Amino acid sequence: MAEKVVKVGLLGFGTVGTGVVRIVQGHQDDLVKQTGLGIEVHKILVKDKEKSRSINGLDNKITSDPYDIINDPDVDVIVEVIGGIHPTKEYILDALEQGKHIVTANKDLMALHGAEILAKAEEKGCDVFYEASVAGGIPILRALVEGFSSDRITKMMGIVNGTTNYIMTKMSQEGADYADVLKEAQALGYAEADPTSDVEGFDAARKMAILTTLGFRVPLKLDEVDVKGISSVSKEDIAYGKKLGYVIKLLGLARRDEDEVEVSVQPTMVHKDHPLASVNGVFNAVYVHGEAVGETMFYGPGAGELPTATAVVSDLVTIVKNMKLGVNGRGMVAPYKEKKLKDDSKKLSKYFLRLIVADKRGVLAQITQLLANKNISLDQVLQQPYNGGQQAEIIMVTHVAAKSDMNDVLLFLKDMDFITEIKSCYRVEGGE
Ligand SMILES: NC(=O)C1=CN([C@@H]2O[C@H](COP(=O)(O)OP(=O)(O)OC[C@H]3O[C@@H](n4cnc5c(N)ncnc54)[C@H](OP(=O)(O)O)[C@@H]3O)[C@@H](O)[C@H]2O)C=CC1
Ligand SMILES: N[C@@H](CC=O)C(=O)O
Ligand code: NA
Repeated sequence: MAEKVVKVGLLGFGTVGTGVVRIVQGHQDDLVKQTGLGIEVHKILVKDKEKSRSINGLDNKITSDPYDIINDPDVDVIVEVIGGIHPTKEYILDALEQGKHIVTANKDLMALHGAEILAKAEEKGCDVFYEASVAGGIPILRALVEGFSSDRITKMMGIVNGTTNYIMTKMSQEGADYADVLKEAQALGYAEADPTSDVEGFDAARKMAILTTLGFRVPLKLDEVDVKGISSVSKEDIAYGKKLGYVIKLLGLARRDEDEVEVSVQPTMVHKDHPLASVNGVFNAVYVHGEAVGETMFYGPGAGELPTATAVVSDLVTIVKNMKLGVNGRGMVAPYKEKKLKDDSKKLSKYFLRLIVADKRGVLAQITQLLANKNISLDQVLQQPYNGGQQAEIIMVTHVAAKSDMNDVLLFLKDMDFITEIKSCYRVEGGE
């Protein structure tokens, strides 16, 4: 029997909220053994009280008045699983004002307003944990903050959006078009009716902003992440990538060199031998390189009722353990490193380039000369007839180049009369 019961105010009873109730109820014995305290979902906030719920017997706990929970002196911890910025931000700040600890799964809120929320928590001596906000059930934030606290992380790469990874995987495995796979993903409920946030990379950017702030301990802002989505990735890019040994993934990259950082989300050619290349379907993975530890990778479900709820309830357990020890509000480390962002001349990577050119003598030589002028050399080249042989399609993978140099080359190429079209240009990872 637990000596005391910690009372939770659950804001939101949708996919994740339902999972939280199931885990708190179903794993109660284990939770008590680990914390010495019981955990009870005391009240639940919903928007529509009339909606039927998949868990019965909780009607007396359900309310549609947030302040019935936020102002309840019996509630120790607020679990926010509503989503969005407003009114959740106000609910969380008001709950902190009342001295309540917070667990949230809300990446939008934490990526945009995390600093303000954490500052308020520090002022009030409260805990705020948000493990579910990045890569759902994978305990990656805990790994960065605790597991790697003794190391200096130099690089993180994440497949942190399940919807786009599903689309890229299907396009790659079936040679299908982007638009057809997107429709199928929507029918299966993986992609939303308005898929913009996922397919244009904004969801992944929010997660990379959170990973960077925690992993590099720098106060990164969301608009400092370079973002490009997958809507322009063609099945031809995927097929040529495959021929040269690569798969395309929507990849988040956070890299630190000599205390300067770069953070981006973009479709990237990942070499087939890199561990991230085999992360398929809706699965997520985060690759972390530390100066001391070397290479590590975390893999698992990035969403879903129970996987996401495990992350939420584990945060809850941490708060309950802190309550028992009387150390709430002391476990968080605010970003303490100065942020220096790299300019494009320091962003280094290999590139994949696909061009349609006039099929004339000397064209390839002129292209390689343009690249050489910017110190860019080639790793692989493939040439195919295009448009019945009237033109040629040239696909190349460069050696490592600066982003500024590659941008200059693209500008030069645009002006060349022998270039019909620059079809695509992608960053390349792995295959060294
Ligand atoms: N679903 C997933 O797999 C994952 C979700 N997350 C994050 O978890 C959070 C919740 O997601 P999810 O469970 O999928 O969302 P759902 O849409 O399934 O559930 C949202 C819940 O919030 C309630 N709600 C919505 N607006 C209000 C409001 N203004 N006032 C009171 N209650 C409100 C809804 O009430 P009602 O039931 O009455 O409509 C519903 O119960 C989001 O931040 C999301 O990004 C993170 C990782 C994975
Ligand atoms: N839309 C997200 C869900 C979790 O955050 C995804 O596709 O990964
Ligand atoms: Na997580």
